[in-house]
Amino acid sequence: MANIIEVENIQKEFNRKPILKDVSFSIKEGSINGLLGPNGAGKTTIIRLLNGVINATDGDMKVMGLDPRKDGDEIRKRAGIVTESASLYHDMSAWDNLVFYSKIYNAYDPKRITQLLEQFEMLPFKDQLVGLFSTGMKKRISLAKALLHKPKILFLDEPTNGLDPEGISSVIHYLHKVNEEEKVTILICSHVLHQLEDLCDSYLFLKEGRIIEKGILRELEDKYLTDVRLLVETGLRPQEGSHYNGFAYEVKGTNKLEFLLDSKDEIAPLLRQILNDSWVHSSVIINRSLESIYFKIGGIDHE
Ligand SMILES: Nc1ncnc2c1ncn2[C@@H]1O[C@H](COP(=O)(O)OP(=O)(O)OP(=O)(O)O)[C@@H](O)[C@H]1O
Repeated sequence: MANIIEVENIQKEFNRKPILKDVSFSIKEGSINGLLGPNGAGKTTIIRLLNGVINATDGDMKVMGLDPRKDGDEIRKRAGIVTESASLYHDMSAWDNLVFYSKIYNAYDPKRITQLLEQFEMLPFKDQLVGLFSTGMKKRISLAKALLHKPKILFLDEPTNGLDPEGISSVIHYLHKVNEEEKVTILICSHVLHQLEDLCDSYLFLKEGRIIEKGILRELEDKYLTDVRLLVETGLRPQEGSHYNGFAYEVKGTNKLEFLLDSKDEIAPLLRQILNDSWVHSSVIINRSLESIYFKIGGIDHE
């Protein structure tokens, strides 16, 4: 897969204050990428630079082979953006909003609007006022709006903010769908890590204006999560203090033991041993989350 975005040694200052420091990364065409970092890390600034809305102080960028410094207009024509402020007209219907924006993008096509409304399961609500929609429905219309002109890249700034868990999983479902059906490359900024765990192919971790780590989840897990915490639901009642056949554990409530293992290789022998002595209803690794990795990378132990 070719790179659709290439960023090399970007510096950005605002009022002589360095905000982005030597930022380099690349993004593969057709992939879903998470740009993760706390508030103020510089995520939105990166999106604005990539779209040519602001210029870098130093460094080079290529977006779809174009230079955002010179070709911002062309990049914005070929990219879709969803920001936190949905900028939909509340006193207009979903249909009229999409017609209005498609005319602005010079991409008016009623078939495309119908197709997007169908894709986001909003066709039955097309004539209702956007102001009456739930936050989740508004997000779906914002996504449809950003896709009207069939962009090659979709930039999403905190797409799940303000949504309840159901709304979050529905947005994630639609993003998977859009990525597959429209072959659009996606870059999502977020500070809420666990929501992106099942969505992204690769991650960029940004802290105080620097990329402190990048990669796919499996590589990052192998690098940062050396120990494994395994929560086992079992009838086992070990007699010996804090070890069971050499495996360290803690009691975590009725029928729940948390084992601390040196590696995943120890899981099978441990479970075999327990099954010899008792029943097992479930076992789950509890520290292999994006959040755990993030805290390890940032050097902060949250456990
Ligand atoms: N136009 C501007 N002028 C001056 N400072 C700015 C400007 N835009 C952003 N900043 C500063 O740059 C830093 C990074 O901001 P940015 O919005 O990129 O962070 P972020 O990671 O997107 O944060 P959040 O999660 O809060 O949206 C912040 O300290 C912010 O105050």
